[in-house]
Parts: sequence; C-alpha cells; structure tokens
Amino acid sequence: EAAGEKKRWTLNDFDIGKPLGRGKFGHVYVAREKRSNHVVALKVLFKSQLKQSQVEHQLRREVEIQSHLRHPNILRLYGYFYDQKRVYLILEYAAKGELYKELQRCKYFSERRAATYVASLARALIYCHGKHVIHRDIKPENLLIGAQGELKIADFGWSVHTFSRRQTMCGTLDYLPPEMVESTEHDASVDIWSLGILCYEFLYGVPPFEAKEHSDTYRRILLVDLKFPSKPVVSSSAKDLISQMLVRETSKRMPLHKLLEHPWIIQNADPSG
Ligand SMILES: Nc1ncnc2c1ncn2[C@@H]1O[C@H](COP(=O)(O)OP(=O)(O)OP(=O)(O)O)[C@@H](O)[C@H]1O
Ligand SMILES: O=C(O)c1cc(-c2cccc(F)c2)nc2ccccc12
Ligand SMILES: [Mg+2]
Repeated sequence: EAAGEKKRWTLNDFDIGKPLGRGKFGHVYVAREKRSNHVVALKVLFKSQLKQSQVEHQLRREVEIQSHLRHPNILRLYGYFYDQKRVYLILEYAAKGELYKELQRCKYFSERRAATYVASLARALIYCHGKHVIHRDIKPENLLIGAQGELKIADFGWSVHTFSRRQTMCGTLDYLPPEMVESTEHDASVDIWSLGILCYEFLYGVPPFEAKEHSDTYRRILLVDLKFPSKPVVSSSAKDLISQMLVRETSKRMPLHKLLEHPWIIQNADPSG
C-alpha cells in the first residue's frame, strides 16, 4: 500500500513503551512499530469517554484533517485504528515534550528563541490557511518540541474551514449574512491574534491580558489593554510586532506573510526554524 496510507494497523504492530502523559480521554505512550522500528507516540482514547463527551464526530474530522497536513512544524498523524473499547492515534513522537513546561522552567525565552518559535508557527499557519484549515487556539499547552528543538503544533483542535461546509451546506453564498461571509477573513486573523498573545508570553512569561477574574481578562482583551512591563527588558522592535498583531480590527492585524518580513523576525529568528 502507499506509505502507511491505507495500512490497517493493530496493537500487535507495536511494542508499547513508557507513558508520555495523560490526556482528557486517555493516555499517550511511546511505541515502536515492529516492522520499521519507527518510534511513535500512541494516543489511546476510550470510546466510552468520547461518547460521554459527544466528541467522536469532532475527533473523526480532526483526524481526517490532521492526517493530510504535512509540515515540519505540525505534528504528523500517521494513522489510527480502534478495537472494542479504544481508539488509537499513531502520532509523530515529539522527543523534547511540552513547550509550556519549557517556558515554566525558563520563566521566559530569549528574543532569538521567541522569534524562532513565532516564525515557525507563522509558516505552519500560512500552510494551514492555504489549505483552508484554521486553528482554534494556539497556546503553549498545544505545542510540543521535536528532537532537534523545533516546534510542533500538536493540538487536534484544528477545525476544517467553514468555507467548505458553507459551500456544500447551501450551494450558494447569497443567503449568508455578512458576518458569516466575513468569517473566512475572521478565522485567519484569529490565528494572528493568538500568535501575538503567544509571542508576548514567550518574552514576558505571562500572557498580556492576564487578570485574577475572568471578567477582568475579558474586559482587558476587548479594550486591547496592552501594557509592556519594564522587566524583563524587551526590544522595541518586538513590542512593535506584538502591537501590530494585537489589533481589535481584524482586517488591520499584521498578515502572517508580513510578520515573516518584520525586522524583529529577520534579525532574531533562526532561519532553520
Ligand atoms: N506526540 C507526542 N509526543 C510526545 N509527547 C506527547 C505527544 N502527544 C502527547 N504527548 C504528551 O501526552 C500528554 C497528553 O496528550 P494530549 O495533550 O494530546 O492529550 P489531550 O489533552 O487529551 O489532548 P488535547 O490536548 O488535544 O485535548 C501531553 O501533555 C504530552 O505531555
Ligand atoms: O467503533 C467505532 O466505529 C468508533 C470509531 C471511531 C473513530 C473512527 C475513525 C477515526 C477516529 F478518530 C475515531 N471513534 C469512535 C468513538 C466512540 C465510539 C466508537 C468509535
Ligand atoms: Mg492536552
């Protein structure tokens, strides 16, 4: 069959190794595919819990999308299989684990490290938007680190662009209200906003609109109440980029391809990503 494309996997194809972590619906283990000796991450999800949370359709759709995405900064989904009780996802193994743990350990990243991560995420998002796939929420918890220190977007929260559902749903766009037609633009710019939040958190160790109460965070976001602390010292070039991404008016946010040309990225990001 085509490389791993139509193969029918079973648990017997793998030697299971140490647990990597616990997710909402089950555990993730290191595993080695016996024939190829290829090391992967095997994510085990319990059908009972998927049913309970009514996420099985979402999981199927996200697995469908994820398996077609091929980018160095997007965690690969090689395949899946299921038995009586569980669904198994065969994932690329991110040897250096979770980014948010690394951020907690370092408190905040250097400008070079932050810019390198932001540039690789921007390239991954440009790739996704080009395929009408948008991401719902980019945050440190959804980012893993590969063996060479490269960033991998690992979240299965990808949602296929409503663009295709809208097309098939009503055949014509004529009856769509402006906000739904506009949502194409709206979705892409959501990812630019989230990347701006992430860039701030990489540099300061905390997200920009953090507050004790949710209602205060909500208000600060709506007001774009963006403040840069005096410590740690951060270049004005970095602050300029963040200020151009965290803009209320979606169409005024810096486009991702422009981000890759920003002086702060040019001067600080490691081209290899
Ligand atoms: N491909 C991987 N490589 C290395 N470690 C992984 C991988 N996938 C998951 N892990 C580890 O297992 C933990 C749980 O996985 P994950 O976060 O995907 O489960 P989940 O929270 O149920 O899924 P989601 O975050 O999409 O809801 C992660 O926090 C991470 O430490
Ligand atoms: O028993 C099933 O046919 C089954 C299949 C799948 C499934 C099928 C393909 C991809 C994927 F991610 C999941 N998910 C489930 C979730 C809950 C209960 C049953 C199932
Ligand atoms: Mg998780």
